[in-house]
Amino acid sequence: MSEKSLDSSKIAVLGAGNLGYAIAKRLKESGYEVIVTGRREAVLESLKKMGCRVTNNRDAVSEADFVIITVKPKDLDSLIDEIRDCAEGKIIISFVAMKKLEDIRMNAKIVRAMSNILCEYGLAFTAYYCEFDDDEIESILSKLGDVYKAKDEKEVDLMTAFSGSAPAFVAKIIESFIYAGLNSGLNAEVSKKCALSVFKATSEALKTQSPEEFIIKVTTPAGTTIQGLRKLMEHRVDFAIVDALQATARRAMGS
Ligand SMILES: NC(=O)C1=CN([C@@H]2O[C@H](COP(=O)(O)OP(=O)(O)OC[C@H]3O[C@@H](n4cnc5c(N)ncnc54)[C@H](OP(=O)(O)O)[C@@H]3O)[C@@H](O)[C@H]2O)C=CC1
Ligand SMILES: O=C(O)[C@@H]1CCC=N1
Repeated sequence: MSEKSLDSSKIAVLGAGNLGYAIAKRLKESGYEVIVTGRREAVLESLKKMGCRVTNNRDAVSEADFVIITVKPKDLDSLIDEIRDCAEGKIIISFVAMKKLEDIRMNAKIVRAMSNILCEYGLAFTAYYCEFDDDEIESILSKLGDVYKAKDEKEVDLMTAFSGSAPAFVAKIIESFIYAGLNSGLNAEVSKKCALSVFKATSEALKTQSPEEFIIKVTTPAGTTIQGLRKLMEHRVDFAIVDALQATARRAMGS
């Protein structure tokens, strides 16, 4: 266990945009001292109001015990050049998709991590991989939601699809439920409310039973559900989902 207590750990989040904002907000709400950098005034102002300190990258890295990087892949190299000398010996947690440990060349302890935007609510699934031990890394990441220590770096790349991008796929499917409701004469508000309820409750139910078991319980022989399931099979929705995640994972692995 690190000698630092949770209260005394300072965490810097470099590049507060979509993900950085969510992580900084959640860590601040969890009791950490959070320092942020970025280029979006509205985001920085909002984090400042929550009690985060806003500064530049070099000051943030110099002051922090842990440094979280959430810039886009194209901005990583210049950020590394900027902070290289202040980052010596620090623990750096990179959430940058597609950038491997070997791409983050600094005299620091590097952690590869992948999470998703649901960390804002403490509901993300975060995978991480590093080649050293420090219990506080898992303790910090656990504030974002579920945590998984990956067996190798490849698993973190795969999680870019299965965790990082996946909320967009789920949102796309929920959007289709809303259009289906509209198509059948339900208003958008009711359709959305119903879809969110069904997705949430089904996730809960599947914690203790297999999808197959659950489907059979819902499906009356020659009833209504089988008609819909037949259409899903006809349109090969299962293949579409496997393909979508595979294509995403392939890009995450660098092809
Ligand atoms: N969005 C998501 O759901 C997820 C994202 N990720 C990863 O997180 C990273 C960030 O994604 P996302 O939050 O969507 O991206 P954003 O573009 O929303 O956020 C990154 C922010 O960093 C700023 N920035 C760029 N360079 C610097 C710098 N040198 N110093 C300070 N700030 C800088 C950008 O400025 P500017 O506005 O000028 O571009 C931008 O505001 C990516 O690498 C992505 O792969 C991982 C999982 C989920
Ligand atoms: O689309 C992307 O590349 C990033 C990584 C995972 C989610 N957003």
